Amino acid sequence: MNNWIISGASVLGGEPADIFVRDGVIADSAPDSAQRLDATGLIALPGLVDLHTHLREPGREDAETVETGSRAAALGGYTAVCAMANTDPVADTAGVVEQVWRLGKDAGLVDVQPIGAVTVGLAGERLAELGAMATSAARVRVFSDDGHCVHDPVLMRRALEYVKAFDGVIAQHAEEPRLTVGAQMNEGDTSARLGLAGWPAVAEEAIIARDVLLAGHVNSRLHICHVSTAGSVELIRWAKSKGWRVTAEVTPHHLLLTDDLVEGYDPVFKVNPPLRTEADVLALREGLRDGTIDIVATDHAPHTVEDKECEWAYARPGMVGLETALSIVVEAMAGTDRLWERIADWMSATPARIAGLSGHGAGLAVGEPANLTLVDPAVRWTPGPAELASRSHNTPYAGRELPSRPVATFLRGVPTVLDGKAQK
Ligand SMILES: NC(=O)N[C@@H](CC(=O)O)C(=O)O
Ligand SMILES: [Zn+2]
Ligand SMILES: [Zn+2]
Repeated sequence: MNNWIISGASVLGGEPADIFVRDGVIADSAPDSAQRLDATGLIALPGLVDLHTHLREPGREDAETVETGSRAAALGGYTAVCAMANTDPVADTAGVVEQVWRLGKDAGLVDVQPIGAVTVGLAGERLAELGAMATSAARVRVFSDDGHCVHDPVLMRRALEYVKAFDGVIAQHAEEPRLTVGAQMNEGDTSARLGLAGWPAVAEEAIIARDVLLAGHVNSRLHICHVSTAGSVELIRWAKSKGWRVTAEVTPHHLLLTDDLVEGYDPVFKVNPPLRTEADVLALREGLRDGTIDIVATDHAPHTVEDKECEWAYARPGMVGLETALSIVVEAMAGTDRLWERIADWMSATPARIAGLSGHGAGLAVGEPANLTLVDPAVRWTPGPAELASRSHNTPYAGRELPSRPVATFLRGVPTVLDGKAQK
């Protein structure tokens, strides 16, 4: 099953070539018995890697499971996802991260790498067992209280210091909680007009400023989740100019959507951090192009109909994103020089490096595991509930025509998606 000759694909958008897979590894030839796939007109990319996915298991299997989220990921071109820790129970012990890791293996559609919580129960009061999670079978390297900000500076400092022992990284959800009490959307002209409590840019920027200083001070690795403002991009640019070990992600939705979409009060547009302004969107795109922002991560945040399709103020924040991420990046970053090569960096090589995932993101070089996806660059498609494999349907792109789509994905040479269909 895992010997393949994939013919005529344009590798990273370059000249058409044949890709040979032998025993699940990229090779320079394949046995005669290998299966053939005509990939003429398709773009071959290394399998995508998502550093920020909410899979909801354990605890909210009605919104998503490791298996349904893995299927959505494979259909989106992913071969690895990092599962956020805000589950129920929280992934704050070796036991829970090993459970998630095993569920990922059982599903067998993508590599599921658990993220561990920074603090016990995400409560922000005392450090979780970071070392025990790091040495568990799940080999956790990324720690995050995502959904919550690690807002105590002393705890944040200790977490940054602690993870240095195993080259870990703290992924911060940058939100000063005192500045966002009751917040419903971006603070600005639209929130003033709608009379909704605002989530100001400074709530994000104040934490980023503090944390890049802390990371520099203790010489440790900080990753900033879902950067959403122009001011945040400036701060990260400054931190990098100092040589501090800071990386940052932007979501597809923050690269495309703006806060005026809130005017219809459709909670599908409610998300944390909130959709911002056109000026922020342009600064995020520029930050991604110039390398200030390292990667695109989905922040795939599935929610049930009960939690999402209600009054704006009561709706949970978050959007699903695994199956549309590549399309949205193609749309938002159109016009970028050598776009497919950049996408391979933003969505595969660099997130794999940040997360310490071996076997992913290494490109399509001979000797590497055959983790890859084939994208139809010319197709246009419209996501609808029936179209998406995620158990939740809170996509902001329903009914919107999108460019490009992965049509086949291989995990170590085994197809997880063929002809646009999940193989299990
Ligand atoms: N992004 C969101 O709006 N929601 C996320 C939490 C988070 O990423 O902060 C969730 O878990 O639903
Ligand atoms: Zn978050
Ligand atoms: Zn998140």
